[in-house]
Amino acid sequence: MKAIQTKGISLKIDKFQLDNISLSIPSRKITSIVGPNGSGKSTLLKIISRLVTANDGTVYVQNKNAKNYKTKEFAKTIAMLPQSKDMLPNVTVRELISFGREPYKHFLSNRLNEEDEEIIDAAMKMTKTTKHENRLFYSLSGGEQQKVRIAMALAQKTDILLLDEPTTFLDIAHQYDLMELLQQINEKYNMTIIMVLHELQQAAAYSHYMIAMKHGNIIECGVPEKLLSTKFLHDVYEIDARILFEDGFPLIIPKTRRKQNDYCNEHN
Ligand SMILES: Nc1ncnc2c1ncn2[C@@H]1O[C@H](COP(=O)(O)OP(=O)(O)OP(=O)(O)O)[C@@H](O)[C@H]1O
Repeated sequence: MKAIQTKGISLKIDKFQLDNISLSIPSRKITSIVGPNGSGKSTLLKIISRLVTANDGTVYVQNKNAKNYKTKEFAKTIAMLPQSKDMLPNVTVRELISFGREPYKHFLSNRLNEEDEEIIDAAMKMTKTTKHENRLFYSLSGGEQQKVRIAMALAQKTDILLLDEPTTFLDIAHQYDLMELLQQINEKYNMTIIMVLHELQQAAAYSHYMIAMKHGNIIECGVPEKLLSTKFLHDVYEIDARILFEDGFPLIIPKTRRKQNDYCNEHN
């Protein structure tokens, strides 16, 4: 079963056009959507998660038309973490994670039951955020906040997790820490993870499948080792660069880089 399929998705926003997007995203795998700024990656993620409605086309979530899901049923199937700058609520870590249980609340009761509390505890344990549970969310560092947001999504108990640029604003150590957490979540819960990433090396290292977008179109899809090439960098990013693979990890070396001495000379 495919986690997501889109058939002929189109959306016009001012001068931007998402153009007849048809794609399949595999279940239980990690998929990265990459591409230049403004190519439509976030918009595509928002359409899949029903935050934005397309002008044309259909999104299928686990083989069912996304429009045919009831709101709670959809929230039990897909969790979406938008870019982190969009969310800084004035609540404790535990309270924030408990929002993940909203779709499971009975309409007559606003209280969390024992099972909810256990699921929240397990989400904090998985993300190693238990020690912060009584702190205010906004007082955490960027890396800690990102883990708490992932814990909230885990508490939602969905099969599919969408993330928009989860590593932005994190230093390299916290970026890898986060990618490893997502890998562990994928392996432990068989969760389908779909994320927009800018860092190609990270995307290739941690994804089973990659989708490249440009100007509102899908340019290429495939497994990272096959997708990433000099031609890919030229076609998608219009850069002239070489790619070397070391232990399956891609190293991207721009051909047009200025020599370091040029910068030194400018300052002398
Ligand atoms: N609500 C909106 N109003 C006007 N233009 C919009 C709106 N939402 C998106 N756009 C435009 O649509 C285009 C695609 O935006 P989108 O955020 O999907 O790109 P992206 O590939 O995720 O970019 P980035 O990598 O910079 O985050 C951009 O040109 C953006 O300015």
